[in-house]
Amino acid sequence: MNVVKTSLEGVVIIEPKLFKDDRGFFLETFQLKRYKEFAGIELSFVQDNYSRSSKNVLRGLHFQKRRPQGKLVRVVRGQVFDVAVDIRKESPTYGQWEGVILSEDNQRQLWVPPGLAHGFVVLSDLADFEYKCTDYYDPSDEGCLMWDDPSINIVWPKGIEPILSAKDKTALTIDDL
Ligand SMILES: Cc1cn([C@H]2C[C@H](O)[C@@H](COP(=O)(O)OP(=O)(O)O[C@H]3O[C@@H](C)C(=O)[C@@H](O)[C@H]3O)O2)c(=O)[nH]c1=O
Repeated sequence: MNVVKTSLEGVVIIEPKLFKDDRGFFLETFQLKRYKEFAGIELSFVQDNYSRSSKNVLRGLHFQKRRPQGKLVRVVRGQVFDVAVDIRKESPTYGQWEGVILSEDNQRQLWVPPGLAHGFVVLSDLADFEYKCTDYYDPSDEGCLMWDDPSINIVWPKGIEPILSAKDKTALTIDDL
């Protein structure tokens, strides 16, 4: 597998080794020892999530305040633009963002350590999104950062018309978090 550093401290893109043959392909989507050694993932995962979304659905940008979740995210079907925003106040890259295309074709994964906000927009007709979390979901602890906060200025793919949940429509700016 290949691990690519990003501009955000601790956020890495993981490119698992893909084995193709006449039948199709095979890959390991997580392996404790290797993901620890090469991607720096020291924490244990306690929850796996799976969501399906149609084109232009934008989920995020989400985080938990008291019990932040690290997330190892991937796309099983379709294509998304996946985004992490550094909202760790003590971080040298506070307020900065990183975006990456994750798709069934590139089989890339993004490791988003605890403390960042995370979200994605769907670029294909349908996207199946799967991720492992290092802490349990707690709706009372959840925070939402505005996907289009002007002070963060995420450059989303051109032409998207985001479909948001009611919760994500009332998200806060980074200054108001
Ligand atoms: C995230 C989550 C949701 N749910 C429930 C609550 C709600 O009724 C329904 C849909 O929840 P949401 O609208 O929050 O789902 P969604 O917008 O997909 O939330 C997710 O977005 C991405 C970007 C993330 O990074 C995730 O951590 C998570 O916040 O599923 C759980 O039961 N467990 C969970 O872990």
